[in-house]
Amino acid sequence: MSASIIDGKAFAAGLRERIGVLASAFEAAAGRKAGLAVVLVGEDPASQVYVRNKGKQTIACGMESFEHKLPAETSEADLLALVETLNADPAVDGILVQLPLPAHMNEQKVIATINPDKDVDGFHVVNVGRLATGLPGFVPCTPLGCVMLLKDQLGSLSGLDAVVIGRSNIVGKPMAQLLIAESCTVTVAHSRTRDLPDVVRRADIVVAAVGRPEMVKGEWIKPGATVIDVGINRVAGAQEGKSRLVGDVDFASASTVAGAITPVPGGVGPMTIAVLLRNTIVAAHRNAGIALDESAI
Ligand SMILES: NC(=O)C1=CN([C@@H]2O[C@H](COP(=O)(O)OP(=O)(O)OC[C@H]3O[C@@H](n4cnc5c(N)ncnc54)[C@H](OP(=O)(O)O)[C@@H]3O)[C@@H](O)[C@H]2O)C=CC1
Ligand SMILES: Nc1nc(=O)c2c([nH]1)NC[C@@H]1CN(c3ccc(C(=O)N[C@@H](CCC(=O)O)C(=O)O)cc3)C=[N+]21
Ligand SMILES: [Mg+2]
Repeated sequence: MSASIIDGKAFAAGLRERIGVLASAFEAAAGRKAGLAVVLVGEDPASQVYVRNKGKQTIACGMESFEHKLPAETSEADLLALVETLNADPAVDGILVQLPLPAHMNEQKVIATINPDKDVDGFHVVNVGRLATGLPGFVPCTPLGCVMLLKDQLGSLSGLDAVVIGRSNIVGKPMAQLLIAESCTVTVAHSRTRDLPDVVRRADIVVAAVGRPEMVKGEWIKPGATVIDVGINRVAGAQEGKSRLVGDVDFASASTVAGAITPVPGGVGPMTIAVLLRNTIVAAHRNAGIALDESAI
């Protein structure tokens, strides 16, 4: 048996197409473009690549991109002041502060300073609480992108057994909340889970968000299950000095057992950025008081 490959890259391109249409309609109605501000502190090369890609795709969708690059030595007070400026700027609909931040900064404090109605990452406790209670807010981009792929692949998720491996605030926990809202029976596994292979074997849906290259093996997967690989791990490539990206799932073995599986790259990663743009166009409409059928995006 061989799994179907879930093409996140193509799905994300289609999503950006729809966002582009909404962005030009927004510009016509509001008399300005929707705007996304991205703040990067420090010179981490991987983060610089992500931020550059976000900026390019924001502009390609017909929105305005405001990039703020601050040196690693920036004080926390200066970063908080920048966030306050962006909160007050009517041209800015969405604010993303790239994580991780340098060690001398308190990430929770920085996130808490973002206006929840501009928090397109969905990391502010107000948005975490809204998600947990079923109120409208902003949902973290990576888990929302995973649910979009799952519903596209499976239709209704109701009653399915789902296992989420990982319990971080940015992926695992919001992923579990979204699957509960889709009426899955959800198990959350983590580093203290006993007999992870046995837990995974029960699942119709496996979401791996661990940060350990190729940890989840094909023998752990229930035949026909849908596997969503969130992991982004850079490992040494076959050629010396070259690196390649792998997920948290051992794709070679899992793809012989699963019914469907996301690849890395080209699976969840492109969805994360497309959903960020989706959240930004939603924020723009809400903040400008312009109606939008959010369920159609
Ligand atoms: N595609 C995308 O757009 C994105 C990809 N990522 C990627 O997703 C992965 C997860 O990211 P993130 O959630 O931030 O990572 P964190 O490091 O914050 O969380 C990892 C989670 O995995 C658990 N874990 C670690 N080791 C094991 C193990 N041996 N068995 C079971 N569980 C384990 C940890 O458990 P415990 O809580 O007990 O420590 C923790 O809950 C990373 O590869 C990251 O690069 C992240 C964001 C976006
Ligand atoms: N405030 C904040 N919000 C985030 O959403 C956020 C963050 N900080 N910090 C870092 C993580 C990671 N992340 C990714 C985004 C896109 C890809 C992506 O596009 N991946 C491509 C490959 C990219 C490559 O080749 O390097 C793919 O999987 O096909 C991956 C990972 C967002 N994050
Ligand atoms: Mg983390």
